Amino acid sequence: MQHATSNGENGTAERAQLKNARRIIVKIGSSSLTTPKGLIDRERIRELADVFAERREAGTEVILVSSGAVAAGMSPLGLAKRPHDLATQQAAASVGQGLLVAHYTRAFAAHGLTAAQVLLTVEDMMRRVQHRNAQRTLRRLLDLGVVPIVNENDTVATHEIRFGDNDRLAALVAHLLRADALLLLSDVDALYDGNPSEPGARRIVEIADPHDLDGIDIGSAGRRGVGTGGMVTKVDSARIATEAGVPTVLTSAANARAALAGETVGTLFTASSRRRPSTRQLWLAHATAGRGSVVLDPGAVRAVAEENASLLPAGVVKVDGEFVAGDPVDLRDEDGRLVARGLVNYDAVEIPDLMGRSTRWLARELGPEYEREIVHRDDLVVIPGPEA
Ligand SMILES: Nc1ncnc2c1ncn2[C@@H]1O[C@H](COP(=O)(O)OP(=O)(O)O)[C@@H](O)[C@H]1O
Ligand SMILES: N[C@@H](CCC(=O)OP(=O)(O)O)C(=O)O
Repeated sequence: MQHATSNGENGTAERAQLKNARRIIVKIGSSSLTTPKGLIDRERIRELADVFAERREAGTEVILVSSGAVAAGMSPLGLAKRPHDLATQQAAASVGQGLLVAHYTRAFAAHGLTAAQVLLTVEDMMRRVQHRNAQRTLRRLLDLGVVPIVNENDTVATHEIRFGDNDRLAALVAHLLRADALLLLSDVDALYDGNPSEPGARRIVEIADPHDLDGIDIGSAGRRGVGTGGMVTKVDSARIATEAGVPTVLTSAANARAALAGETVGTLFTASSRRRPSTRQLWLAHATAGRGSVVLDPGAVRAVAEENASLLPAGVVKVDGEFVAGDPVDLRDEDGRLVARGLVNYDAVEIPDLMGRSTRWLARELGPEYEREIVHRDDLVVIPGPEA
């Protein structure tokens, strides 16, 4: 295993990228903004706003992706514990989001800065027009010297189309805005090689390659049950961001100032130098799960995986699950291995009648609307096998 667990001087250049960043995304988890009782901690918001305002005043564009809406809504609704059902979470978020942004607005106003609320959904990242609109608005806000405060639009997001955690949303925003760095703030000061509350767990200073994560016990739940994804979604977020060329540091809110100064705190995930994928490809590869599967014959597997081709009905041998046109689906080979993931153009129930047929036959027999691919190559991402 190659990961560095000492406090060495690894990734010096990329740490400096945080120090010199002209545009930085900072994600703040619920665990960093709440009191031990799970209620919103206004003093903490003020302290963090002081750190970011300092950086903004030094000329860096700062975009916050802040959780905390559900936590902020608990007290007004008389909820003693974080709700588990989606409808109550959404109600709490509706009550809390305005309060959360009001706390930030006041804290930034003390430095003469204006804050803005930006609520996003999965759809906004996926669909071209929404994506462009979000990008344009965020860029304009930055031009105007405003500090955008992004959160998921919890009220309208459903189970199926939820980010469900702001870690991955922050990585997609970093990609959307071509940020120079991403800072993930939580209640733990770094990624550890095992549960950090266990004695002997060691801090990981740097992850330079996804294989450095092999053998690390990454938990999916936080210590206090206030956050949503634990370390799993933070590591996913770092993977999405670094694949998009954005170096990422994970540390605690208490270390925010030191991390922004490029000090060797937390865990640095170094950026990949490969070509930047589209936001849609990043989302398909890392931030979504297939709603069902289509099984491909060997010729179709080759065409999709090696020749960058669309998936045509002729190469499909089986369909599993219930999905509708526009859903993400897994493309698997006949042994069940995941080959690619893509946005499907048909409902699951339509596909059995199309399987094995040429597009020409389908157009002639069923009409020209059946000439379309099962998955178009622009809506598809190849998932490399474990040996790749
Ligand atoms: N390998 C690990 N290294 C560090 N923390 C871990 C690890 N596995 C699980 N965790 C837990 O993840 C928690 C942070 O996740 P979460 O509570 O979802 O935070 P947030 O609200 O900041 O998004 C930490 O409190 C820690 O207990
Ligand atoms: N959108 C929700 C937060 C969801 C979330 O990602 O929480 P966390 O794991 O604490 O970053 C809220 O504002 O409460």
